[in-house]
Amino acid sequence: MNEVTLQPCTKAIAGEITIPGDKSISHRAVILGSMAKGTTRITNFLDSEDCKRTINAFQALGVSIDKNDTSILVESNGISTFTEPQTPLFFGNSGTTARLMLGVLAGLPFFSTVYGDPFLTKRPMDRVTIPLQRMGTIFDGREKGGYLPLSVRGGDLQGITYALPVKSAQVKSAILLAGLLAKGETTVIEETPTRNHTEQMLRAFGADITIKGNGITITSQKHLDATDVHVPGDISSASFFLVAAAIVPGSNLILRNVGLNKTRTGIIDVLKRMGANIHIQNQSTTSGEVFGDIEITYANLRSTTIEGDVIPRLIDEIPVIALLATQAEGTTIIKNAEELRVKETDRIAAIVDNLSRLGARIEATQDGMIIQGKTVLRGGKIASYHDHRIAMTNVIASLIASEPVILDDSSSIAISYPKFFEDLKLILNE
Ligand SMILES: O=C(O)C1=C[C@@H](OP(=O)(O)O)[C@@H](O)[C@H](O)C1
Ligand SMILES: C=C(OP(=O)(O)O)C(=O)O
Repeated sequence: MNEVTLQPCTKAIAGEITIPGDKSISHRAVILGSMAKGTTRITNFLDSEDCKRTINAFQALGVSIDKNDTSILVESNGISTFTEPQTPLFFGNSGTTARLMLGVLAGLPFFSTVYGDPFLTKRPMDRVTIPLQRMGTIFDGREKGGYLPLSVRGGDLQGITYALPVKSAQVKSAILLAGLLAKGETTVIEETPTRNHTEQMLRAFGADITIKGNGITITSQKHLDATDVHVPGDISSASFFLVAAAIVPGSNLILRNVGLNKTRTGIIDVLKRMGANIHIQNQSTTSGEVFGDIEITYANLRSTTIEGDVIPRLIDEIPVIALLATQAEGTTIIKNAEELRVKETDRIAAIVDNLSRLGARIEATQDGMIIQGKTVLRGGKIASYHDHRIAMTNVIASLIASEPVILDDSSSIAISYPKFFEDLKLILNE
């Protein structure tokens, strides 16, 4: 446990931060780099606990991966040279590693066992094991293979057509990765678009992938071509500082190198709708991913309703958006976000608990929250629930609290943003 006492900030937030690499894209770069034949150099990789789990998993399959801070060198002879893992694969706290790796393991002619930390062990895996079983993989585990730990007997897959029952990029990605290794074609149908980094990167590595309406089709292919990947900054990490600047009076902040893929920019749309003063500059593209600088200046905020198709475009930002809503005039309603209940913790319960302890007027609904603003937040003891996004939201809340805030444990922050406190210090000007 790493308890921290957080002091309210006394000055406006000002300056600039270069945001570290995107977590989703970092995972995928290691996965596809390992599956491709040749050398893949990854730059601006997110050097965080979750992304290291994905590296470790491929090392256990015999791939050579060298990490030097944020630079990664993957040297692989391709999928056909992977070897059966001799010991269980540990996925730590990382849902993305678990779901995407299950898609890869499903297509390999091996026996493997996989497990996670106590938080990942509670998260549903049947959303991937059900379609992968239909493709031909044999899983075993608690509740018919619904939860980690799991055993996997992969190989000999048949392509399927599968309509996603949950709005999940992890499920879509697991099926597409298995589809690459299956006979024939595999089509995933998604009613609501979710982050499309897997599709973009599969294309960059030479996979045969086509998108027609809401159907994504991949054709069996045993060889991918290695290619270099530069990872843009993570908009989910940037969102903590976007909200900090939006709620601390007088602030002005520039966030550099932030990924601006349309499937991820829901937070920018919501901030604009709520009246934030936000501008995008210096846009360019890397490995099919748009990125640029975001400038935000403090302005008075108004409430909004957040629901429907925007939800997957900001799912990981909802904890910090709830904090934002406590500083907006009126009633903010968040709906259709039931997926928050099966993240690292039940994020709806965790947010409502913490913000209520600080005096916010917030209530939980089955699929979201209702927040009345604007409220002055007080100090007090709040909890991380060992969830990095909850912990970082708490730190940002402490900036505007009237007295110090005590956070029970900040260690989970290393899951996605090990340099969070260093970057925060750069803009506090205390
Ligand atoms: O594919 C990904 O990289 C992710 C997808 C989302 O999860 P779901 O697929 O469960 O919605 C997101 O919450 C997670 O942080 C990362
Ligand atoms: C939900 C998250 O990640 P994962 O599902 O990979 O654990 C997250 O980073 O907020």
